Amino acid sequence: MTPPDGRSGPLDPATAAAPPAVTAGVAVDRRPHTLRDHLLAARDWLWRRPWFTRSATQLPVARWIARRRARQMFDLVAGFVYSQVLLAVVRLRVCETLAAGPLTPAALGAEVGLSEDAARRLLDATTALGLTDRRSRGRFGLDELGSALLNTPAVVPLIDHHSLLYADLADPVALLRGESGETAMARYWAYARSARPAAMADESVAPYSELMAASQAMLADDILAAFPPRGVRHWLDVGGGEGVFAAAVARRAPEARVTVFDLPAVAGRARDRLAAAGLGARVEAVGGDFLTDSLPTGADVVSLVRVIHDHDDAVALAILQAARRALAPGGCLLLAEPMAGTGGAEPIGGAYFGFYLLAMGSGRARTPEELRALLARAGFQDARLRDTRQPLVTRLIVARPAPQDADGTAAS
Ligand SMILES: C[S@@+](CC[C@H](N)C(=O)[O-])C[C@H]1O[C@@H](n2cnc3c(N)ncnc32)[C@H](O)[C@@H]1O
Repeated sequence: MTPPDGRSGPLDPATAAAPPAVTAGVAVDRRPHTLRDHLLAARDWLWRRPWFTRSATQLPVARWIARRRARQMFDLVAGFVYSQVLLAVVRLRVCETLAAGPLTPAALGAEVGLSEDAARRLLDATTALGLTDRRSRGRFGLDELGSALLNTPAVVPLIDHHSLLYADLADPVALLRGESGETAMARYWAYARSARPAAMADESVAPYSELMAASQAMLADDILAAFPPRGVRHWLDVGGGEGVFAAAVARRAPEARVTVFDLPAVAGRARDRLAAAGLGARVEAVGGDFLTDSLPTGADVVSLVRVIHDHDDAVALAILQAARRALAPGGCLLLAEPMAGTGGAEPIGGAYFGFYLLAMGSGRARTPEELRALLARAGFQDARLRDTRQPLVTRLIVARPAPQDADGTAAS
């Protein structure tokens, strides 16, 4: 059972029975403990036997499973290539160019600055990926994904900024070991590593603030459909960027006072944007650092949209505690962000956000249970999860402040 290189694998019965050992100061225990561990160990053992894989492919069901697994494996290998095809589509404005109707590779190439051969190669790739499809006379038109991309222009800058992430991921092991030095993502999301984020100038906050403002429009509708701002008197959006979400609240709740709180340079941008939207008198933008400055108090809803997942636990806890202090009696907290473990979107929380936020330098996607635990530590109770129309992109938790003892700690 021992592999030729002399290392024993977890399924080696000798290893499985071996007592726990210690490697580099860390306890190593490979033994199965639960019934599930045993079943999975048996499955792993079977799939690693060449005779089993060979005979499995003779049976129709097993053949289907084996083919599906091969495809999954190939997609893991090729995922980066697919992303780069998409980046080329965005940078060359392929969808915009095909919007008026199908084109031959030569005609598309002439429009976007590619040779006929290169355009054909790109179109073969985009067709295989569902962005374009084949039409008559050797032409290519937009397929469903291509049309979706065209109809969601806010996704385009989101896709484009991924080139920074891909550069940081060039050596994923160095990134995991913390040996990458300053990453492009950390430079982009300058607040993530800044000791004094409130001192950041406009040029440091502008790129990420514009990106957030462009993509927020897609989220605000979904969030406010799941949590309509009915009867709200004062809504405070903390870390609210350029005020796109606050503006959406103000439009739906004309009687409400709305405040957006963000770093001073971002709040300045929010003021300009709100004034341009004719909401300058209704929505106030307050600048400050939510870790060192007091938040405006007395709001009956405090929202944190795509804020908590940016931060490690200690900082996330401090933000939630500040939000709790800002709430009026009877008010509630609205936390909206993509969450780990979301059914059907597991790779997004687990793999994508895990590595995105690692490259950025802080934070992680949390499961609803982990968020509930943080909320409880911050003095909230009754935390309820609400799904949105697109739980893959964002889910909501609504929580109420727990009663506090006279000294301000949560009552037990
Ligand atoms: C990921 S963005 C989300 C923006 C907005 N809520 C949205 O969903 O579009 C996080 C926001 O938190 C703000 N932020 C980060 N650190 C902050 C701090 N210490 N004090 C106040 N705001 C901060 C950033 O400037 C940024 O606007």
